[in-house]
Amino acid sequence: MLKVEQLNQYYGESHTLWDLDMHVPEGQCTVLMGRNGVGKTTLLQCIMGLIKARDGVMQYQRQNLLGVDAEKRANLGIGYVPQGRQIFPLLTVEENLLIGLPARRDKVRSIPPFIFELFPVLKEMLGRRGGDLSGGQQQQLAIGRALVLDPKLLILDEPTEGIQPNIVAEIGDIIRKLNKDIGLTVLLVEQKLPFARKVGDRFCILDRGRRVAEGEMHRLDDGLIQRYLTV
Ligand SMILES: Nc1ncnc2c1ncn2[C@@H]1O[C@H](COP(=O)(O)OP(=O)(O)OP(=O)(O)O)[C@@H](O)[C@H]1O
Repeated sequence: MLKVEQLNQYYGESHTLWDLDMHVPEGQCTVLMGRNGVGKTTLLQCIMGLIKARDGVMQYQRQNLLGVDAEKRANLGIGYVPQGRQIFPLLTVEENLLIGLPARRDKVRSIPPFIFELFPVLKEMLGRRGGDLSGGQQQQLAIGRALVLDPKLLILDEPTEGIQPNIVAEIGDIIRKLNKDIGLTVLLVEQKLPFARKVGDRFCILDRGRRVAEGEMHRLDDGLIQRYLTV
């Protein structure tokens, strides 16, 4: 569904992603892993068009993404839940959910009810300001806001960062449900190994801006973990 090949990215003179290849197969959940600062967020931001890649190939459903600007990528069916959630703290839960709707091509202009089935807490808190929600509730809102656009590919950057363990398990269940029951293809950055194993079908590991391993989750062995993931 998404194919990245020979991608190079620079921050100024600093070469950050090096000849990077990654494959996200349709219907599967791929977990992007690696230590802090290896380039995971940079790669996601390149995919979303938020920062520019210098060269390489990025194809989504066989369409070249490099010439498509950031807003249009959402229209193509790519949903993004950024690191740190980035909800609007002064807007209500409802306003946060409504904000992306005008971008929908199918002219749906109300919040799809399945969002409240997935996240009942959002329905209870529709009138609350985003900034007054707990971290876990804000994460649910951030995922809900991405789902409002009816994506086919959902990209999440560390959805469990700074969230209580019981809510982490809930977020894991929701990601699995979105992937296995609703059929969304998922790409997520995750540092927590048990979580990655629980939700992921495949892994892709980065180290210093390069892809160093990729495969089915059951092939993520102690050698790879020691070499590329433990701190
Ligand atoms: N806006 C920026 N300008 C310059 N350098 C940057 C910028 N953003 C990130 N970097 C650098 O690029 C490298 C990759 O950062 P990136 O945030 O993509 O890594 P990451 O794997 O997502 O890390 P983390 O797990 O800590 O979020 C790091 O060395 C970082 O310092």
